[in-house]
Amino acid sequence: MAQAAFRTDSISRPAISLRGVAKSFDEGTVALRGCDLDIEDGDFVAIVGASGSGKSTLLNIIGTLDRADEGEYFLHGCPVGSLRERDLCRLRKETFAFVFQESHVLREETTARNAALGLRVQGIRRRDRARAVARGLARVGLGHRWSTRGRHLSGGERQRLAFARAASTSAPILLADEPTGNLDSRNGEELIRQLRQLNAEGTTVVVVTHDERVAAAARRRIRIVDGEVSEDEAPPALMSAAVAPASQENPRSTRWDPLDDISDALSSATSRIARSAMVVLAFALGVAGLTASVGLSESAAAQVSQRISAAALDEVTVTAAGEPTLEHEFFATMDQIRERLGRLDGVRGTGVNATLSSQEYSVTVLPPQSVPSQSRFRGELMAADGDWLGLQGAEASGRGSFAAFDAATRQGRPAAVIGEGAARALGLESNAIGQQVWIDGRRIDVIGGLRGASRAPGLRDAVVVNFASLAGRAGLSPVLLVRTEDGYPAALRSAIPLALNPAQPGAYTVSLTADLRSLRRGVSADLADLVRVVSWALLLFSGLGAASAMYLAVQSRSAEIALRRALGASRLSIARIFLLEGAVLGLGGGLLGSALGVGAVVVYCLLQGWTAVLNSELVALGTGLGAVVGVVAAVYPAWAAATGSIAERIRG
Ligand SMILES: Nc1ncnc2c1ncn2[C@@H]1O[C@H](COP(=O)(O)OP(=O)(O)OP(=O)(O)O)[C@@H](O)[C@H]1O
Repeated sequence: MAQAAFRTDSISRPAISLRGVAKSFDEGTVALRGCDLDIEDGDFVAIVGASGSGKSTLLNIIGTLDRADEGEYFLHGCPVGSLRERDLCRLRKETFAFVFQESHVLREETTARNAALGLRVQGIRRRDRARAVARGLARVGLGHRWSTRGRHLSGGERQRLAFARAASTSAPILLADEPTGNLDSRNGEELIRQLRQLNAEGTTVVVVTHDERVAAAARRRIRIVDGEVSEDEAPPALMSAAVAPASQENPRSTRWDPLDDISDALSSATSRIARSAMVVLAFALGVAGLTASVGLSESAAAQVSQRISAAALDEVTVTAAGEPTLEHEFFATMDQIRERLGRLDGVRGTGVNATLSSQEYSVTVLPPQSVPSQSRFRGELMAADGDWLGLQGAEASGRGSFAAFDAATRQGRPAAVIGEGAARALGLESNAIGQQVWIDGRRIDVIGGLRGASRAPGLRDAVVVNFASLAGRAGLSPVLLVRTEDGYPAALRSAIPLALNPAQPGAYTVSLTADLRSLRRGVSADLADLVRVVSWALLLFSGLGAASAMYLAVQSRSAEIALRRALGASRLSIARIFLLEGAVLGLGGGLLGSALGVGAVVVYCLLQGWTAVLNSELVALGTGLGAVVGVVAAVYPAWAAATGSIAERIRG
């Protein structure tokens, strides 16, 4: 379709020509039943008629906001019915301007931005736009209110602004639906004056109205009865006052300006601050979860790796193979075993421990029989000797010592040392000397606290008892730790069983910590998978939350979307606004989420005494991911905004 076909200076007449136009709605309502109508360029037509007679439907069809079911519509001789959506957009943009009963002024935008909306849709360059807006606002007496937000204008001012918005586009045909419907008589008269002036300047004006004053101002009155034109009269007095159509002043150059889209998206995001904050927060939580879990799992993996690598060099553990009887014997002959191992080349020291379950053993601060309702210790509980604690790099705090701990064992006296964290959990002093705990009703003297343990940081939160505390308890699974010279573990693995019992080497299991490395790899891979799934699920849910918030926003902006479409915005440009808004909010959420996630990793690692592993790509990834999820979340809302009937949206 050639652009020239839409121009008013085309010699095709009349400007608007309808033949047998009919329109019904889904519920079976027949709004128009075969309208015939011609409107000339430069005319001023009032369409009047009873409520429900089909006036607005007729105007919507003329303005291409709706399509006729039957009949033909020609604009300067060009058949409109066969135009594609893209051509219709251009037609709306270049040929029509609209004023509705509701002003549809954007409440959070300034008067100047509101007035420029049609010009932005037309792609008028900023320079020309500013001039046209200034002229348009001055014309309706709002020149001094250019920076006032829409919501602060009175009803009459908003309608004047809507008129300025329409007039600024210099469209050759102005369509107005009940423009004075919400105005008092003074504002109504002012609007009529503006309509007449615009018409006097050459604009064709078609106005649907119940207002006698508007009808009287028009040069022609068309009455619609039950969807048909019943009267078409041109009062002679008014006819004689007709002015010749003036040529439209429209020397402005047009161009799509991406900055307009960005400023629309930003302005929409910042004008609904509470909703935007919720959406940003939703994205931020998803991204923070992902960033924190990736950062933490990497930091934890690095930490474990570090420990295992250190241990792999100089550590083996010996346990009894399998049956409890062997375990019992292993424990009973522990001194002999340790002595034999001590003679082996490369062995620097040995120590024994056994992990106990704090579920199985009741650890309390007061005698359980006297205070049955007191809470039990739920942290780590183990039996060990002082050598084992020393080999782990633990230090005794207060006046306690591991020698005293072992001396108590030799004397058959129950004794405990307590990690700082465990002491806190139990409500004891941190060195806890002179206090006691009760294990399964047996009183255990606390002979000291435990501070640090480079190879077993978990000891900070553990209660460690000597083996005398467990005398008579069956079912212990002792583990003998052998500290070696660097590089000896592999050789000792085969030497130890033979040294302990050449006749039955299979009675012992010797493990290298290096074996744990592959185990760790497996476990951390599983863990990383789990963390990844949970994090992505979190991100998905936050995206869904944000998408529903954006969808609701589309619903609440229905009239604004319709207005933009009526001004000629294409579906793509409407979708672009929402996609961009999604990207802006997602980017904000991504930045905030990355910062929160990184902060969480740093704080957690500090508390744990770990080195935080923070990949600089993590922040970039989190931010980028936020933007991508923002765009994805906006796809459906954008599609919903871009499609749908304009007339329906205007009707509300
Ligand atoms: N989208 C729609 N769906 C269903 N019915 C509709 C729709 N739009 C209009 N109608 C019906 O079509 C008929 C004509 O409506 P229209 O709005 O054109 O009348 P009108 O003359 O402008 O009325 P009013 O003066 O009260 O605004 C009415 O019966 C109306 O209910």
